[in-house]
Amino acid sequence: MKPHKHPEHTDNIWLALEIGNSRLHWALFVGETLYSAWDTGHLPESVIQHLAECQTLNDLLEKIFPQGESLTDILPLCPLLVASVVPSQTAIWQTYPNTRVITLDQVSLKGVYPTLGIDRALALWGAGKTWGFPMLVIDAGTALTFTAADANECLVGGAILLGLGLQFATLGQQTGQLPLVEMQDFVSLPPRFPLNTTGAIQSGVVYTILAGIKDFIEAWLQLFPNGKIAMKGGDRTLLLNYLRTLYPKIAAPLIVEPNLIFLGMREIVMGDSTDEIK
Ligand SMILES: Nc1ncnc2c1ncn2[C@@H]1O[C@H](COP(=O)(O)OP(=O)(O)OP(=O)(O)O)[C@@H](O)[C@H]1O
Ligand SMILES: CC(C)(CO)[C@@H](O)C(=O)NCCC(=O)O
Ligand SMILES: [K+]
Repeated sequence: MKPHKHPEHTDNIWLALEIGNSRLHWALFVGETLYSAWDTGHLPESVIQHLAECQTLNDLLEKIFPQGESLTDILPLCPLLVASVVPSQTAIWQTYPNTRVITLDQVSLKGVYPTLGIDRALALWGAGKTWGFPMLVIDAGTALTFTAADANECLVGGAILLGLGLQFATLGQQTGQLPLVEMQDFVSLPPRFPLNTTGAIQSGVVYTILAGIKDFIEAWLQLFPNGKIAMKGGDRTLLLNYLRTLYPKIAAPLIVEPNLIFLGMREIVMGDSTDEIK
């Protein structure tokens, strides 16, 4: 995917990049407005090194999306905000001259611990600032995470487990005779007690993930009966569809928003009065 149209006002454009464990997530902002968001694979280091040579946003987008349409506007090199949970990637993106790396100390969330993932902090911050606290964020990404904050915008804590894709991959790769099950193999809820190996893997992974999500939501609502719940991540649509079928009451109040991290980044940029991006 790539940015699908060109912004008309180009003076306060900035790019946001979230470096996830599986891929890169991009957003193009015009001031406070999230204009367009898209995903790419991780780029080869050779390409990233050349980003430093870009003189305009046009150059930059052409490097990142060689097959993409080109922006005809000649723009000064726009700011790039980076949030990364892959330290080896963070370093190479800093070769781009106008990079600002968002770190945990820039997120006003209280009570964080030093090794908390910046993606978890930003998604929680973005969700809470947009829909209100208490907030629980469920990220159905490479890892499946639960991250919560109370009404005082203070981290409650959370949980981390293998995401859907990693569960299938791990079973396929770390065993002697289990096949690699692909996500695309199923669109509706799989049978619960299948009499074949692929079906058994699908059933085991899907029903235990759904039961786990249900259990965390119930525990959250016991702690915070008026607490909100937001969901993001590459597997959000699949899991939400399953949840709606299996546990409709649990699924009903969920806020689904793929761009929670970008909402969190925007809060930081716009709240920072000395920032040149404004
Ligand atoms: N086009 C796609 N490419 C890669 N993964 C996809 C795609 N569509 C859905 N997915 C699912 O998304 C999951 C990964 O989620 P996501 O892209 O949010 O993770 P990520 O890039 O590691 O980000 P994060 O580290 O923030 O979780 C995988 O389990 C995969 O099944
Ligand atoms: C859990 C992941 C991998 C999810 O992307 C990331 O947020 C991370 O690396 N976190 C560090 C550990 C923690 O959040 O406690
Ligand atoms: K690791």
